[in-house]
Amino acid sequence: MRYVSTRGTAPELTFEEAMLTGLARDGGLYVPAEVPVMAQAEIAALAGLSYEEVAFRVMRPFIGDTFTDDEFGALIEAAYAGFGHAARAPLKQLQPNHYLLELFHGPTLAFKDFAMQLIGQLFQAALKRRGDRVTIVGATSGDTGSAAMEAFRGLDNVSVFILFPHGRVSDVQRRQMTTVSEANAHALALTGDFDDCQARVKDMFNDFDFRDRVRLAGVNSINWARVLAQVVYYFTAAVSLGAPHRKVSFCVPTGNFGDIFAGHIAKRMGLPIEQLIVATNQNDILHRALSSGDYVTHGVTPSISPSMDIQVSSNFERALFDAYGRDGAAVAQLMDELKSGGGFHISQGALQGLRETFASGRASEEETSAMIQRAQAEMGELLCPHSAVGVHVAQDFQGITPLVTLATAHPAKFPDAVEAATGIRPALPPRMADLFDREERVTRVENDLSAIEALIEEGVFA
Ligand SMILES: Cc1ncc(COP(=O)(O)O)c(C=O)c1O
Ligand SMILES: N[C@@H](CCOP(=O)(O)O)C(=O)O
Repeated sequence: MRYVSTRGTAPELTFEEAMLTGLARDGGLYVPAEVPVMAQAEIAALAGLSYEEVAFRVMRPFIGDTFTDDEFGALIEAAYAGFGHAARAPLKQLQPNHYLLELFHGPTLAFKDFAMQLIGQLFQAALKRRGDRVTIVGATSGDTGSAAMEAFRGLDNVSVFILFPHGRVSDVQRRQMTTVSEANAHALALTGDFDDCQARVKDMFNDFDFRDRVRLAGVNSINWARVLAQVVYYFTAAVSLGAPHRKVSFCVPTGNFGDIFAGHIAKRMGLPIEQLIVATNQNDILHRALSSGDYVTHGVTPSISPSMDIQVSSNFERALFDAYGRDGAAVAQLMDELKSGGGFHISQGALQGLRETFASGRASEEETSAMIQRAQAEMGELLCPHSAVGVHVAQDFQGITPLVTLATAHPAKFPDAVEAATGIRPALPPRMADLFDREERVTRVENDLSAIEALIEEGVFA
């Protein structure tokens, strides 16, 4: 299996190389040269298997000879052993024909754990074999950072630096990052928003001298392995609702477009997905782009679903690559326009292609809050604000096809928003009960590439 860049000029890589590389050297994102297709019978045979067994069968064709079957199976088992639910990603009925896929039973209580726990295992195994070490730099609006620090803390062949927007993550999210005590894990609070954090991470990848000196690696969803791990729960959910004999739709709270892009890959692999619905908060660039064809950034407005406060949606580039017939030059031009002018126009043909797979909707702050309240009162479900965005948007898409909304985080990560809507303050699980007693360790940084790079080098070579 080979991986190619969405901008068409970086060298093709193996799975292992793409995983350890992160951003392609032409600024693009790696995607498989071809998406393997599963036969109907193979999909049907997933019914009744454990999450780990499904994960093995779905991901195996993508990893080439990076790991033997035994190694890969053992790494998957280790990745999900710490999850707090036997099903890993349980499905719950919310309304007639509308289901909630609970993705918050991992160690940091958000869907990011599904990929991060696995790539923590994959990185360790690959680095050990190569006798190598890397510096992981990540950007977070709250959940990726805590999941990455949890997955990589204490490893002696990895240093991890996470940039988060100062004052724009929940207290629980911040503390999940700043109370990690292991010396290889560093939380950096940047003056700016998530887009600034993500832009600086991409700048570091495009500074080849720095990149090579520190042996930079990425664990944001620019890393293909992140997306791949998230494909699995589309299969477990759809198969338990009758796929491949029955179509299923998914409504996905969306920011950086990684989670829903994983759904797109599942569909290309042969899973009968009718609709993939992009659910945005008031930072609705993706909903506007899919509605009008104009992808135009307006600046981020902080919301009660802070993890989705994103305007430059990294993985949309992967969807554009497919919509433009895998024309890397066309994608590179759109990304140049985005960088220099703050937006681009999607051609009619590409827009039509995107709309064949993706529908969209948005939830305002009031609608999100009202949905949290209504879900608790009428459905007995305490939703996190991101999941509430999804459930709100899903109300317009219910029909004869079963619809699954992804519940992307535990409500206790966002207790203020949940309490304001319902009067109920959700409690953290007992293993995190002392989170607010732990000592915080955080470095404040300005939005300045050279200063951030200097700080990281100091940390790596200290
Ligand atoms: C809780 C939560 N929900 C939804 C999202 C959006 O997911 P994605 O960025 O993959 O679109 C995020 C951030 O990624 C998140 O942390
Ligand atoms: N919402 C994310 C933003 C980063 O997304 P990623 O999937 O590219 O890592 C977060 O919680 O950090």
